[in-house]
Amino acid sequence: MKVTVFGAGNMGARIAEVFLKAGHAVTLIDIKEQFCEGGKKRIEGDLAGGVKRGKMTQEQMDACLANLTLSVDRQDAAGSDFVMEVILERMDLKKELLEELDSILPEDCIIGTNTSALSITEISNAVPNRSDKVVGCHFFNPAHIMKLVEVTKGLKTSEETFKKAYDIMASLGKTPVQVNEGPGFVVNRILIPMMNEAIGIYADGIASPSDIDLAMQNGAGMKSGPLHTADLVGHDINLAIMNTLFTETGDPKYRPHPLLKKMVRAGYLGVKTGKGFFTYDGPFGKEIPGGDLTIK
Ligand SMILES: NC(=O)c1ccc[n+]([C@@H]2O[C@H](COP(=O)([O-])OP(=O)(O)OC[C@H]3O[C@@H](n4cnc5c(N)ncnc54)[C@H](O)[C@@H]3O)[C@@H](O)[C@H]2O)c1
Repeated sequence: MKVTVFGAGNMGARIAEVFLKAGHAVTLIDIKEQFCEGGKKRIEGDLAGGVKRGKMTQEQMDACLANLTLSVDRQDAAGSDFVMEVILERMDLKKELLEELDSILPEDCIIGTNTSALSITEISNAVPNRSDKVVGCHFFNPAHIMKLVEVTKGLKTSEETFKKAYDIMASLGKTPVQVNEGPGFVVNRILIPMMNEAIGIYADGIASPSDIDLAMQNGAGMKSGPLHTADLVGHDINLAIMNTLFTETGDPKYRPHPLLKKMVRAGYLGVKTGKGFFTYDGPFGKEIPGGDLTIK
């Protein structure tokens, strides 16, 4: 299958990696060459780690990389069987991309979107003649490790498209779940407001980021605490999701915490910028022990 992934960032690179490992040819498209290269570096790092741990051979790694094409030209999506849209969590950008893809992609190409919380139906309106081919395929972070994919039907998604996407996700070794469209789908409607609450607990001076996470890990059985998970997701994404939950439902319980907004304005986006509620050894670096956020 020819797969094209749009967006070589945090999620897109790892989603490309998942398809490569399953033997598909992947074209990874971003807006700048350096972003494409950054994505490729992360894929190479993961694969090399796999070889080191004996999970794959050097030949298998080489075969994956030989199947990867980088591009900054949308036309290179021509001939795709499956497209994954993994660009920024902004409706305007996602719609603009799909509008252009309409004249590039073959008629039967399925368009999966990795949106965290936006309406699949609204995204599909960008391609009115093939809105039945648009489906949510919501991978989780880090996408090469996390098993879940929420396969989400918009109001116009056909049963055939849904079933194909569901089967493709299962063939990648993922655990797909069937979801009907709703803001935040299943996981993010529960998870992101929980992180927002953890931010409020920190902002109220009740506990440090480390202690909040330790409490939730040891008292609520979480593998990764809410603030560390929030750093991993990226605070720009967390804020976009809270905004979507708030505006879609009108329910004040989804109000984004002011500290979350401040973090985004400061560029403290978490692991991807090297600073969030914890500090990291540079962008995408290792956590620096004792590096809790100390400002409010
Ligand atoms: N971060 C998470 O934990 C997470 C989890 C699940 C889903 N998502 C969703 O995945 C999507 C991407 O999130 P991310 O965390 O990878 O963001 P990111 O900021 O790390 O990466 C986004 C990439 O998209 C590129 N981009 C922007 N416009 C583009 C365009 N028109 N064409 C091609 N590339 C373009 C950017 O240059 C950037 O490299 C969002 O919709 C987000 O909500 C994120």
